[in-house]
Amino acid sequence: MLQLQAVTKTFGANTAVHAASFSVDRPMMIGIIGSSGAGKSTLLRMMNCLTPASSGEILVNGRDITKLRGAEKRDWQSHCAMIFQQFNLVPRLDVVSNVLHGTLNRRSTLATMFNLYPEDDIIRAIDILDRLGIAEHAPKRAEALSGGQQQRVAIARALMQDPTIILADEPIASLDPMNAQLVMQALRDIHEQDGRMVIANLHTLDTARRYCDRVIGMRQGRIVFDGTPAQLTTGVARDIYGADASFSEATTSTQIETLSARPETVAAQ
Ligand SMILES: Nc1ncnc2c1ncn2[C@@H]1O[C@H](COP(=O)(O)OP(=O)(O)OP(=O)(O)O)[C@@H](O)[C@H]1O
Repeated sequence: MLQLQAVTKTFGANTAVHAASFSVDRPMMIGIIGSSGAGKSTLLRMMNCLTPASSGEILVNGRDITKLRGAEKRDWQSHCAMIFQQFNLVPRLDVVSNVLHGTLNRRSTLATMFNLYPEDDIIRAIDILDRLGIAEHAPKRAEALSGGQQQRVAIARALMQDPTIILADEPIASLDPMNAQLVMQALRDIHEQDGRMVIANLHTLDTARRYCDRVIGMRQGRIVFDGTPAQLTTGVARDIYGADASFSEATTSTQIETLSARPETVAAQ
């Protein structure tokens, strides 16, 4: 269903992503790891057409999305929702309106200007917030919520688009370990319950191992590892991060002692 063939991005003389190739034949949860500057964000942004690829193909069910323009490109972007480290919410707007922004691509300019939403969409937005365990915050301004809650609002906004793929660019990098686990579990639940594909850039190995079915490692713009969490040994991780023998996984850990059991659903929190 998703196939990257020699996807490359250059910024001037700098090759941010060099001939990245991999294919995914069923919805799964994929973690992309690598040190800062390895090309993870650029790779994700090319999949969403936020950054145009310099060369190569990104085939989705056989269609090369790097060639899309105008309405076709926007249509693909609505099927391929993006979540960012800094949430990208409208801080002064209430939570439910932020979630409803996920429907912007299919609403008229007039409806957008007057903040008019169909009742069905409002009900769906609240249902999604409920599923993520934050419906009680629906009337509050987004800026009044904690980071973990704001990221779940961003996930709710993404779900409003009913996407096939969710791309998450360092979704937990700004969160404390407890909230990081809530957000990762929410993404995992969405994958398992809805059958959506989730691809997340992650900066911690234990998170990639714990939540993902497959891990892709990038180093200096190249994919240097593509395998299961079990294959991601400390030695492999050391190669991905270009670290020496002193490399310690503890430096990339989000584990906390108090949250020993994996929460079954976010709604239970
Ligand atoms: N818009 C841009 N213009 C010029 N260079 C860029 C641009 N975006 C990224 N780069 C460069 O491309 C390379 C890869 O950056 P990218 O942000 O994709 O890495 P990353 O693995 O996501 O890093 P981080 O974990 O720090 O976000 C870096 O050398 C970066 O400086």
